[in-house]
Amino acid sequence: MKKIKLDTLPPKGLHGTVDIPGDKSISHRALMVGAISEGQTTINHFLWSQDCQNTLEALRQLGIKIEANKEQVIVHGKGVRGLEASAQPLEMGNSGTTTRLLMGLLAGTDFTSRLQGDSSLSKRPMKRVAEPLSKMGAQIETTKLGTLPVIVKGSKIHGTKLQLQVASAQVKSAVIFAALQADTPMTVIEKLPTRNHTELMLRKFGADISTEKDQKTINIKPANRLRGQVVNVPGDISSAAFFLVAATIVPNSRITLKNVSLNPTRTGILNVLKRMGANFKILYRENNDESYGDIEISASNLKPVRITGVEIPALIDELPLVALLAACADGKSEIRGAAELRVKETDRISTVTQELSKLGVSVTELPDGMIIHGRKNWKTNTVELDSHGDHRIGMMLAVAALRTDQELYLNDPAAIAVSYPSFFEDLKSLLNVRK
Ligand SMILES: O=C(O)C1=C[C@@H](OP(=O)(O)O)[C@@H](O)[C@H](O)C1
Ligand SMILES: C=C(OP(=O)(O)O)C(=O)O
Repeated sequence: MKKIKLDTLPPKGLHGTVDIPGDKSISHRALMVGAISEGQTTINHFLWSQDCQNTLEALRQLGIKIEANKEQVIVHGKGVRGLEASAQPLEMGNSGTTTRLLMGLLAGTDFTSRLQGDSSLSKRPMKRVAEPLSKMGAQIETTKLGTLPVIVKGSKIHGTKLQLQVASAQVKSAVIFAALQADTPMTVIEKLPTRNHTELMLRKFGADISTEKDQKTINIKPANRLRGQVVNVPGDISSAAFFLVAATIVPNSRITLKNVSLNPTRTGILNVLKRMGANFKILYRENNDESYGDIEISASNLKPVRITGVEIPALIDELPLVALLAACADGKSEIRGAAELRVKETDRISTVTQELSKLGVSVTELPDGMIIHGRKNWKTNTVELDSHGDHRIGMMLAVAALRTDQELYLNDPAAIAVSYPSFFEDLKSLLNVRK
């Protein structure tokens, strides 16, 4: 397993501008919705990462023609019932989003599909999708443990009223995709509101889908026809978050992040940064179906924070970074209601606790979160940090290293390509600007 030397405390801080790569959630959905629409869908600023490439290749296996170059992806959609059986199993790699959304998309077809993934994905729960879909008439087999490989036997789908048991945009999106192929309308009620990219995108493509005032109840009518569109993917706030946090915790920093998604179902990290006393402003904002803008942020001292339940979905992937912010704040912080972290690429409560502890941070693991006692300087004898094969843990540790002046190495940095292949290049660009 390869390891790399991490950059440590830059005396003059981080400076410069990063144009944030495309949003992962929106890139997956643009491919899938494009595939079941009629005509051409053009995707600009698509995220070329391993996870999104898994979605692209799976759709090709399902008979969809996709032309792709670095600048643009063109999907030649075949309509709501246009997918075709794949002779080979569909390879999901490390991507939970690809797997769970495809389960919904394949539920109402007239063929059988087999979905398989890497060793991390093969441990993650899939019954949470199979169960609600089976209430709509889907036939889905998982292993006894409820994991991959999954067999989806396409069948007749009925709309019904479903209350979801987990707050998960992936589960919600699978149900919505299946509902498009149903014979009657569908209502899905979320446990807590989660990211709404599927709903926004389907509306753009012409589906009859509406969200009630509570932000948790979604009504979907079966779709006969969706029409291909141009999708401009904003930058991923989950990727921008690494630099938002880096600029905050590294003294003397001031950076600008361009083209960052500002969809309110994703901006929980900005609310937390504000409460902790971070110093940022939104320089420019474009209010679209998917809003985005530029953010300027500079270093600041931090206050501790307490995060619970309803706030979690809007910053679920940023929680390892919130733990790092807490480690730099002055006092005791608490993250609760975040048990979902245990079923990500790694058990992120456990991996964050292990790795931050190595750096000398006082972290106590809770069943659904962490208690972190932050302080200005950490004391450590560790030299080797580990991504545990989890992209977000790897990037969080690369940011944490910037707070210390010690020699540090990161094991398995390759995992980062799952969501942000140019992460180290972008980080280096902020370290190399002279001030
Ligand atoms: O729908 C999506 O695109 C995602 C939803 C979240 O997962 P859950 O739905 O499991 O919370 C998130 O962690 C993941 O990175 C992407
Ligand atoms: C959890 C993540 O992704 P997925 O569920 O798609 O693997 C993530 O990107 O942090």
